[in-house]
Amino acid sequence: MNNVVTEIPVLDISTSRDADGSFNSKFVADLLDAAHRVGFFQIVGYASKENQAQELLDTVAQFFAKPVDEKIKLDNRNSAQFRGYTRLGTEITRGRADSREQIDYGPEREALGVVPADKPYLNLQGPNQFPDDFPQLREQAMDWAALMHQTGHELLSAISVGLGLGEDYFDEPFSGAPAWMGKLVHYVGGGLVPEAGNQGVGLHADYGFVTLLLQDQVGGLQVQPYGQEEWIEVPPTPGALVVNLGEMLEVATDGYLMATIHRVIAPPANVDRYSVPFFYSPRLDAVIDKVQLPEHLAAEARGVSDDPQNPMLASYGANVLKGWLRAHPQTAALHYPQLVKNRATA
Ligand SMILES: O=C(O)CCC(=O)C(=O)O
Ligand SMILES: [Fe+2]
Repeated sequence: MNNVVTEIPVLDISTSRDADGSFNSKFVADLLDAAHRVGFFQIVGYASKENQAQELLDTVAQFFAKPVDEKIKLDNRNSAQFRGYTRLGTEITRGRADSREQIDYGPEREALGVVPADKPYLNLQGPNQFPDDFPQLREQAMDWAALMHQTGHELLSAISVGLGLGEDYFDEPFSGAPAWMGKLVHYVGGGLVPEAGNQGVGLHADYGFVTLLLQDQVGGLQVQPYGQEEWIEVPPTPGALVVNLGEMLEVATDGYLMATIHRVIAPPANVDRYSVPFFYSPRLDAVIDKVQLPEHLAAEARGVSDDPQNPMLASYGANVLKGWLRAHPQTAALHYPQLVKNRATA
């Protein structure tokens, strides 16, 4: 009984709770259905300030319009946290260059200095790189992250209730120093990155729990729901956020929820696409145990994806470091030479 999914559901998160503060049962049921069947949905009705999303996209576009000499001052090769600017064509997905440049950022914290050899991912804690002479980028990106963090928490709480768990079930791994990640992304088309072909970003799953993505009106994001060949478009929808689930939820639910595969097709020549993904993620040292699902849900668990190119790890820090090392080989070689060597010989 494998019905082909052809549409991405849309949910109104302003209806998530009843007047007494408890979760609304229809919202939770719709959310769980979208999360299980598709692993992707859009939400409207989230609590942004007026024009906040458009202002952020405009600011991101203004930043990327600066000369490369300016942007490269924030070079992520100078960051053991993979924070800062990645030049066009240097990020790699599935062995191929992507047609995008970006700024990666996260919680602004001091780097830890010496970390235990068996926990190299603790090096991912550290400072951001934003331009001091264009302060609105940092301000708007950090404000956006705070809003997405709240929204991600609300969604994960509702998902927990849908799974028959307490609303605060996943709060512990997010307590203390949760390691959320944000990206400011600019896609280019028209063969500006010849080796990328039409790959905006290659097919992949996200690493954390819940991804909340702001996309502009250009389009190109495509999704491949579990067990189907067909790719479906996520239509740009004014006022909406795209939400998808990451590998931590797939591991925790034994594949009742899946980290759905997605990709972006590069825009046509002379068209720029901007997006701002936010990855709602736990502490770097969090290890996510499998949850005890109610029987009727456990019966529909599909197991964890068994992709030799992408083993899924229950340690969040190990899982996310695996991704960084693969996607940013130059930064990896500079800051994690031993791990790069071990991966090559593994
Ligand atoms: O830009 C997009 O639409 C999606 C980006 C994405 O999937 C990612 O960065 O993980
Ligand atoms: Fe993604």
